[in-house]
Amino acid sequence: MRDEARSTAAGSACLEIRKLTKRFGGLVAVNDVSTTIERGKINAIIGPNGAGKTTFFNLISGVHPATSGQIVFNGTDVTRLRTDQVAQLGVSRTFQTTALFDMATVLDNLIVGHRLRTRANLWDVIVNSARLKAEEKLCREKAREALDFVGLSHIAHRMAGDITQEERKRVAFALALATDPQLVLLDEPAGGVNPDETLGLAELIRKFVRHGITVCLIEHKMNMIMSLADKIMVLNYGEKIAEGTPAEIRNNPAVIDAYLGAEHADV
Ligand SMILES: Nc1ncnc2c1ncn2[C@@H]1O[C@H](COP(=O)(O)OP(=O)(O)OP(=O)(O)O)[C@@H](O)[C@H]1O
Repeated sequence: MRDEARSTAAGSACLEIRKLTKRFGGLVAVNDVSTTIERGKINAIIGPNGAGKTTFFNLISGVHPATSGQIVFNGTDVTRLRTDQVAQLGVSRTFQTTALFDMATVLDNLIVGHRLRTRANLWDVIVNSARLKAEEKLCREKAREALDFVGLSHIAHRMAGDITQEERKRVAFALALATDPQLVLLDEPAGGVNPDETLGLAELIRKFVRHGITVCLIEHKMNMIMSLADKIMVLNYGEKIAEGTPAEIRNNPAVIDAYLGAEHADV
């Protein structure tokens, strides 16, 4: 964990989004959204399918360039940065579907995830350099540490193709730790897992925050969001229609109309 993450006051802006817009041809996927991701909190984004939630994550993490607007991370303008540059600064993410090498062990998947962040090159591999050996050792240690953090040490040597959906989600969390993030963006972290497992994943998300990592998550499971989030932003057709505490969002007529009253809500 980074020192800055620990030393900066909880509740201050970790990420500031100013009038962010993304157009895909004629479609406005994110429309003039301004918000703040608060440091040391669990920030949630909800809304109907196609509301622009994943696109919002793609803009923050540099997958798509914004059409207009600004993204400021810890006071630095990151609007035009590439994904690797944003990751380097301390923003990592998980995806709705966790892509793993199914024929490799869970631990090896984690080691590969960590290796992508190291500096050894082909020359180091050919001569089996000291740098390569040192990095391999460090990656193995960090991978084991990440597995322990997410509670998967007991399946380190199982093939990734044989693990459950909930375990895949935990591996995704462990991969997100590889860049030593200050902010993690979790896209449907409890998608496809049962209610008991959802509780376990919620507890893991709280653990991230206790360790100084700010969380922003997209989720359709309303029970989970309402008990987990400190703050919720609601998107609908790319626009922010509400923002507030779970109690405020639950009672907001526009949100009930656009989302909570619909069949999307898993309450
Ligand atoms: N790369 C793309 N090119 C064109 N249109 C896109 C692209 N990505 C997303 N869109 C469109 O932008 C809109 C918002 O999509 P997005 O995936 O961000 O919504 P979402 O709220 O995450 O939905 P879900 O809850 O189903 O994941 C949709 O109409 C989608 O079809």
